[in-house]
Amino acid sequence: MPAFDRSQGEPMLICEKLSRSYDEGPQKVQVLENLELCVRAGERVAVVGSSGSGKTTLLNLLGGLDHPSQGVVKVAGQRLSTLNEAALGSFRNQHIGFVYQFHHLLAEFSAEENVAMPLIIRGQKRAEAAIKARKLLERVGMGPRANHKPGELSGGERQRVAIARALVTDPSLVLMDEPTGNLDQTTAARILELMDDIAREAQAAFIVVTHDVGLAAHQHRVLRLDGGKLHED
Ligand SMILES: Nc1ncnc2c1ncn2[C@@H]1O[C@H](COP(=O)(O)OP(=O)(O)OP(=O)(O)O)[C@@H](O)[C@H]1O
Repeated sequence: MPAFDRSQGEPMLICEKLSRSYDEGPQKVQVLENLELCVRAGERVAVVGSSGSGKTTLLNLLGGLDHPSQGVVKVAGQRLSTLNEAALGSFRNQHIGFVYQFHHLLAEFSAEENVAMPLIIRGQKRAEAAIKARKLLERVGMGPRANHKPGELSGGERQRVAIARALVTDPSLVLMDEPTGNLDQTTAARILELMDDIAREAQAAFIVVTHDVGLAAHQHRVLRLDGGKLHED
Protein backbone atom coordinates (compact mmCIF):
# COMPACT_ATOMS: atom_id res chain seq x y z
CA MET A 1 0.00 0.00 0.00
CA PRO A 2 1.47 3.43 -0.88
CA ALA A 3 2.62 5.55 2.06
CA PHE A 4 0.47 8.61 2.55
CA ASP A 5 1.65 11.81 4.18
CA ARG A 6 -1.26 13.53 5.90
CA SER A 7 0.75 16.64 6.72
CA GLN A 8 1.07 17.80 3.13
CA GLY A 9 -2.57 18.84 2.63
CA GLU A 10 -2.83 16.11 0.01
CA PRO A 11 -6.24 15.04 -1.26
CA MET A 12 -7.39 12.46 1.27
CA LEU A 13 -10.43 11.48 -0.76
CA ILE A 14 -10.82 11.60 -4.52
CA CYS A 15 -13.84 10.54 -6.58
CA GLU A 16 -13.54 10.58 -10.34
CA LYS A 17 -16.47 10.03 -12.67
CA LEU A 18 -18.19 8.07 -9.92
CA SER A 19 -21.44 6.44 -11.03
CA ARG A 20 -23.83 4.05 -9.31
CA SER A 21 -27.03 2.72 -10.78
CA TYR A 22 -29.39 0.04 -9.52
CA ASP A 23 -30.57 -2.36 -12.21
CA GLU A 24 -32.36 -4.91 -10.03
CA GLY A 25 -35.84 -3.32 -9.88
CA PRO A 26 -38.44 -2.88 -12.64
CA GLN A 27 -36.43 -0.02 -14.06
CA LYS A 28 -32.84 1.16 -13.86
CA VAL A 29 -32.25 3.88 -11.25
CA GLN A 30 -29.21 6.09 -11.96
CA VAL A 31 -28.37 7.45 -8.50
CA LEU A 32 -24.87 8.91 -9.01
CA GLU A 33 -23.56 9.96 -12.39
CA ASN A 34 -19.99 11.08 -13.09
CA LEU A 35 -19.69 12.56 -9.60
CA GLU A 36 -16.45 14.40 -8.84
CA LEU A 37 -15.12 15.11 -5.36
CA CYS A 38 -11.79 16.03 -3.81
CA VAL A 39 -11.39 16.47 -0.04
CA ARG A 40 -8.04 17.41 1.50
CA ALA A 41 -6.54 16.12 4.73
CA GLY A 42 -7.96 18.16 7.61
CA GLU A 43 -10.96 19.32 5.60
CA ARG A 44 -14.57 18.85 6.77
CA VAL A 45 -17.24 18.71 4.09
CA ALA A 46 -21.01 18.58 4.59
CA VAL A 47 -23.15 16.75 2.02
CA VAL A 48 -26.78 17.80 1.91
CA GLY A 49 -29.57 16.78 -0.46
CA SER A 50 -33.20 15.82 -0.57
CA SER A 51 -34.46 12.37 0.42
CA GLY A 52 -33.55 9.82 -2.24
CA SER A 53 -30.82 12.00 -3.79
CA GLY A 54 -28.19 9.33 -3.10
CA LYS A 55 -26.42 10.45 0.07
CA THR A 56 -26.36 7.00 1.67
CA THR A 57 -25.35 5.44 -1.65
CA LEU A 58 -22.43 7.88 -1.81
CA LEU A 59 -21.31 7.21 1.78
CA ASN A 60 -21.38 3.46 1.15
CA LEU A 61 -19.19 3.87 -1.94
CA LEU A 62 -16.73 6.14 -0.12
CA GLY A 63 -16.39 3.60 2.67
CA GLY A 64 -15.97 0.66 0.32
CA LEU A 65 -19.20 -0.94 1.56
CA ASP A 66 -20.58 -0.89 -1.98
CA HIS A 67 -18.94 -0.91 -5.41
CA PRO A 68 -19.45 1.78 -8.06
CA SER A 69 -20.96 0.91 -11.43
CA GLN A 70 -18.18 3.05 -12.88
CA GLY A 71 -15.49 5.44 -11.76
CA VAL A 72 -12.86 5.70 -9.06
CA VAL A 73 -12.78 6.20 -5.28
CA LYS A 74 -9.33 6.85 -3.81
CA VAL A 75 -8.80 7.14 -0.05
CA ALA A 76 -5.36 8.16 1.27
CA GLY A 77 -3.91 7.43 -2.16
CA GLN A 78 -5.44 3.95 -2.38
CA ARG A 79 -7.86 3.05 -5.17
CA LEU A 80 -10.53 1.00 -3.37
CA SER A 81 -11.44 -1.05 -6.46
CA THR A 82 -7.98 -2.66 -6.55
CA LEU A 83 -8.51 -4.28 -3.12
CA ASN A 84 -10.14 -7.67 -2.62
CA GLU A 85 -12.70 -8.08 0.18
CA ALA A 86 -10.11 -9.09 2.81
CA ALA A 87 -7.75 -6.24 1.90
CA LEU A 88 -10.70 -3.84 1.84
CA GLY A 89 -11.72 -4.95 5.34
CA SER A 90 -8.27 -4.26 6.68
CA PHE A 91 -8.00 -0.97 4.76
CA ARG A 92 -11.31 0.13 6.27
CA ASN A 93 -10.08 -0.76 9.75
CA GLN A 94 -6.88 1.24 9.21
CA HIS A 95 -8.23 4.28 7.41
CA ILE A 96 -11.97 4.78 7.62
CA GLY A 97 -14.23 5.65 10.55
CA PHE A 98 -18.01 5.35 10.15
CA VAL A 99 -20.77 6.91 12.17
CA TYR A 100 -24.06 5.50 10.91
CA GLN A 101 -27.51 6.91 11.51
CA PHE A 102 -28.14 3.78 13.55
CA HIS A 103 -25.21 3.19 15.82
CA HIS A 104 -24.51 -0.55 15.18
CA LEU A 105 -22.96 -1.03 18.61
CA LEU A 106 -22.56 -4.58 19.88
CA ALA A 107 -25.20 -5.15 22.56
CA GLU A 108 -23.27 -7.62 24.67
CA PHE A 109 -20.20 -5.41 25.11
CA SER A 110 -19.70 -2.30 27.25
CA ALA A 111 -19.22 1.15 25.73
CA GLU A 112 -15.49 0.88 26.38
CA GLU A 113 -15.25 -2.56 24.78
CA ASN A 114 -17.21 -1.35 21.75
CA VAL A 115 -14.84 1.57 21.28
CA ALA A 116 -11.73 -0.58 21.85
CA MET A 117 -12.90 -3.25 19.38
CA PRO A 118 -11.46 -1.74 16.14
CA LEU A 119 -8.06 -1.45 17.86
CA ILE A 120 -8.15 -5.04 19.10
CA ILE A 121 -9.14 -6.22 15.60
CA ARG A 122 -6.09 -4.29 14.38
CA GLY A 123 -3.89 -6.29 16.77
CA GLN A 124 -3.38 -3.81 19.61
CA LYS A 125 -3.06 -5.18 23.13
CA ARG A 126 -6.32 -5.12 25.07
CA ALA A 127 -4.95 -2.94 27.88
CA GLU A 128 -3.62 -0.33 25.44
CA ALA A 129 -6.85 -0.39 23.42
CA ALA A 130 -8.88 0.07 26.63
CA ILE A 131 -6.84 3.15 27.64
CA LYS A 132 -7.29 4.74 24.23
CA ALA A 133 -11.02 3.89 24.21
CA ARG A 134 -11.45 5.45 27.65
CA LYS A 135 -9.74 8.68 26.48
CA LEU A 136 -12.05 8.98 23.47
CA LEU A 137 -15.11 8.26 25.61
CA GLU A 138 -14.05 11.04 27.95
CA ARG A 139 -13.74 13.42 25.00
CA VAL A 140 -17.35 12.74 23.99
CA GLY A 141 -18.49 13.11 27.61
CA MET A 142 -19.11 9.40 28.12
CA GLY A 143 -16.29 8.61 30.56
CA PRO A 144 -18.68 8.01 33.49
CA ARG A 145 -20.75 5.52 31.44
CA ALA A 146 -17.83 3.58 29.93
CA ASN A 147 -18.79 0.33 31.64
CA HIS A 148 -22.43 0.39 30.55
CA LYS A 149 -23.81 -1.71 27.71
CA PRO A 150 -25.62 0.00 24.80
CA GLY A 151 -29.03 -1.16 26.12
CA GLU A 152 -28.40 0.83 29.30
CA LEU A 153 -27.67 4.07 27.42
CA SER A 154 -29.91 6.71 25.83
CA GLY A 155 -30.02 7.23 22.06
CA GLY A 156 -27.74 10.25 22.25
CA GLU A 157 -25.31 8.45 24.56
CA ARG A 158 -25.11 5.50 22.14
CA GLN A 159 -24.50 7.97 19.33
CA ARG A 160 -21.57 9.44 21.25
CA VAL A 161 -20.12 5.97 21.85
CA ALA A 162 -20.42 5.31 18.10
CA ILE A 163 -18.59 8.57 17.40
CA ALA A 164 -15.80 7.59 19.82
CA ARG A 165 -15.56 4.19 18.12
CA ALA A 166 -15.25 5.83 14.68
CA LEU A 167 -12.45 8.13 15.85
CA VAL A 168 -10.43 5.76 18.07
CA THR A 169 -8.39 4.32 15.19
CA ASP A 170 -7.17 7.75 14.09
CA PRO A 171 -8.80 7.32 10.67
CA SER A 172 -7.78 9.15 7.50
CA LEU A 173 -11.40 9.56 6.47
CA VAL A 174 -14.42 9.86 8.74
CA LEU A 175 -17.86 9.25 7.22
CA MET A 176 -20.83 10.43 9.24
CA ASP A 177 -24.53 10.01 8.56
CA GLU A 178 -26.58 12.47 10.68
CA PRO A 179 -24.09 12.26 13.56
CA THR A 180 -25.86 14.74 15.83
CA GLY A 181 -29.42 13.65 15.01
CA ASN A 182 -30.13 12.36 18.52
CA LEU A 183 -28.21 14.95 20.46
CA ASP A 184 -29.31 18.04 22.38
CA GLN A 185 -27.69 21.36 21.42
CA THR A 186 -25.03 21.36 24.11
CA THR A 187 -23.91 17.81 23.39
CA ALA A 188 -24.04 18.43 19.63
CA ALA A 189 -21.82 21.50 20.10
CA ARG A 190 -19.35 19.36 22.02
CA ILE A 191 -19.28 16.82 19.17
CA LEU A 192 -18.71 19.62 16.64
CA GLU A 193 -15.75 20.80 18.68
CA LEU A 194 -14.37 17.27 18.78
CA MET A 195 -14.72 16.97 14.99
CA ASP A 196 -12.82 20.25 14.59
CA ASP A 197 -10.07 19.07 16.92
CA ILE A 198 -9.70 15.64 15.32
CA ALA A 199 -9.71 17.03 11.79
CA ARG A 200 -7.00 19.49 12.78
CA GLU A 201 -4.90 17.28 15.08
CA ALA A 202 -4.97 14.13 12.97
CA GLN A 203 -5.45 15.80 9.57
CA ALA A 204 -8.41 13.53 8.94
CA ALA A 205 -10.97 14.35 6.24
CA PHE A 206 -14.64 14.37 7.26
CA ILE A 207 -17.71 13.81 5.12
CA VAL A 208 -20.83 14.65 7.08
CA VAL A 209 -24.23 13.84 5.60
CA THR A 210 -26.88 15.89 7.33
CA HIS A 211 -30.20 17.69 7.14
CA ASP A 212 -29.12 19.89 10.06
CA VAL A 213 -28.42 23.35 8.65
CA GLY A 214 -26.30 24.34 11.67
CA LEU A 215 -24.13 21.24 11.43
CA ALA A 216 -23.69 21.73 7.66
CA ALA A 217 -22.78 25.41 8.06
CA HIS A 218 -20.14 24.46 10.61
CA GLN A 219 -18.14 22.48 8.02
CA HIS A 220 -15.54 24.03 5.70
CA ARG A 221 -17.67 23.40 2.60
CA VAL A 222 -21.28 22.44 1.95
CA LEU A 223 -22.01 20.35 -1.15
CA ARG A 224 -25.49 19.55 -2.38
CA LEU A 225 -26.17 16.19 -4.01
CA ASP A 226 -28.58 16.66 -6.86
CA GLY A 227 -29.03 14.95 -10.22
CA GLY A 228 -26.31 12.42 -9.36
CA LYS A 229 -23.61 15.06 -8.83
CA LEU A 230 -22.28 17.31 -6.06
CA HIS A 231 -22.72 21.07 -6.38
CA GLU A 232 -21.33 23.91 -4.26
CA ASP A 233 -24.25 25.05 -2.08
N1 LIG B 1 -30.71 -1.62 -3.61
C1 LIG B 1 -31.39 -0.70 -4.29
N2 LIG B 1 -32.07 -1.04 -5.40
C2 LIG B 1 -32.74 -0.11 -6.13
N3 LIG B 1 -32.77 1.21 -5.82
C3 LIG B 1 -32.10 1.60 -4.73
C4 LIG B 1 -31.38 0.68 -3.90
N4 LIG B 1 -30.80 1.39 -2.88
C5 LIG B 1 -31.17 2.69 -3.06
N5 LIG B 1 -31.93 2.82 -4.17
C6 LIG B 1 -32.50 4.07 -4.71
O1 LIG B 1 -31.44 4.99 -4.85
C7 LIG B 1 -31.88 6.31 -4.54
C8 LIG B 1 -30.93 6.93 -3.53
O2 LIG B 1 -31.07 6.28 -2.26
P1 LIG B 1 -30.23 6.73 -0.99
O3 LIG B 1 -30.64 5.86 0.14
O4 LIG B 1 -28.80 6.78 -1.34
O5 LIG B 1 -30.78 8.23 -0.77
P2 LIG B 1 -30.57 9.25 0.42
O6 LIG B 1 -30.21 10.56 -0.20
O7 LIG B 1 -29.64 8.68 1.43
O8 LIG B 1 -32.03 9.35 1.03
P3 LIG B 1 -32.57 9.69 2.54
O9 LIG B 1 -32.20 11.12 2.83
O10 LIG B 1 -34.06 9.50 2.37
O11 LIG B 1 -31.95 8.68 3.48
C9 LIG B 1 -33.33 6.19 -4.09
O12 LIG B 1 -34.15 6.54 -5.18
C10 LIG B 1 -33.46 4.73 -3.74
O13 LIG B 1 -34.80 4.29 -4.00
